[in-house]
Amino acid sequence: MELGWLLCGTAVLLLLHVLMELSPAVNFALRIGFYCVLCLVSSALAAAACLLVNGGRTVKNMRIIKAVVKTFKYFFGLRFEVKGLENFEVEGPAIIVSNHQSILDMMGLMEVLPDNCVQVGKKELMYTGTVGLIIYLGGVIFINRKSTSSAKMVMAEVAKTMAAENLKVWVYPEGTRNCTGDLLPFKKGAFHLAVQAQVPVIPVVYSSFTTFYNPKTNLFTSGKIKVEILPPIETKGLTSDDVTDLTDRCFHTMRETLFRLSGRPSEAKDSS
Ligand SMILES: CCCCCCCC/C=C\CCCCCCCC(=O)SCCNC(=O)CCNC(=O)[C@H](O)C(C)(C)COP(=O)(O)OP(=O)(O)OC[C@H]1O[C@@H](n2cnc3c(N)ncnc32)[C@H](O)[C@@H]1OP(=O)(O)O
Ligand SMILES: CCCCCCCC/C=C\CCCCCCCC(=O)OC[C@@H](O)COP(=O)(O)O
Repeated sequence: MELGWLLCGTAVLLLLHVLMELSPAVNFALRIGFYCVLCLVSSALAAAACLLVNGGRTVKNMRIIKAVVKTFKYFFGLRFEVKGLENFEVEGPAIIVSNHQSILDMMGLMEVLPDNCVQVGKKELMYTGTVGLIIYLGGVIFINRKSTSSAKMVMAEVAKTMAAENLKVWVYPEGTRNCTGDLLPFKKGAFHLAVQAQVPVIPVVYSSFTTFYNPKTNLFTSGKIKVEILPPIETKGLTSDDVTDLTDRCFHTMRETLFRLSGRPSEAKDSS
């Protein structure tokens, strides 16, 4: 009986292996599927740990989430080369902004996440089962992207509580995933938040995934990701009139860094 199951299991694994070798689409789907299952299962386990250790929704849970997610890279053959971690060592709260290429970014995020830092996420993420639960427990700030006024209200509230709770807030200013090797124009929410709270903006740039990950061509192999945490941009004394300039400045610094880290020719810098 057991031998039957063993043979059956081996046959299924062999079949999957052959299919993966033959078809990039199957390979890609299985690897992403595995990532999702890994997230769902680890979230369930981590949620139990968070509830036992910290009792509910708190940024302290991010330490547990970070420890778990930091192991994921080994399953996918991903390596991170991190520079500039000392730039996170500002006194007090800050806004961190970074480029967002894929759901795989959760690994890059947790690779460098400083203490006392929560992310801004779309509210739809609450409905992703155990992943939604762990994101909720970690203290993520949920916004409705379809309603600027309600998103603005949530973020204005965050501006008020950041100082009291000594919180860093991580925002993806492109507002959505983008895996083209370039940046989308930045939304302004993160920069309004920084000016309202009078806290520095710390840009974080991940090199382009395009050499090892491309959903359009079903590419997903092992690879190296360079991460650079840039020096903080001060906002003391800036007002809402300065937000557009601040946004542009940050965008250009991050775009140049992205191209440099990705080895992209510099003439591309002038294309926007
Ligand atoms: C243990 C195992 C676990 C495994 C699983 C792993 C779990 C890991 C755990 C935990 C990590 C969780 C990680 C979650 C990650 C989630 C990622 C996402 O979901 S990314 C999408 C959502 N995020 C955003 O969208 C933010 C960026 N967006 C913005 O900041 C926007 O600005 C927003 C939403 C606030 C408004 O969107 P608009 O589309 O209307 O954009 P605009 O053009 O910027 O604003 C329109 C006008 O409103 C003004 N405005 C914007 N914000 C303002 C403000 N706060 N105050 C005043 N005016 C404001 C602007 O200045 C603009 O006006 P004028 O064009 O300049 O005249
Ligand atoms: C009971 C319901 C079950 C639902 C199952 C859903 C399965 C989801 C399982 C694993 C997903 C792991 C992803 C980790 C979190 C990813 C965060 C993220 O990258 O969100 C995307 C968001 O930034 C931008 O959204 P769009 O690019 O605008 O779209």
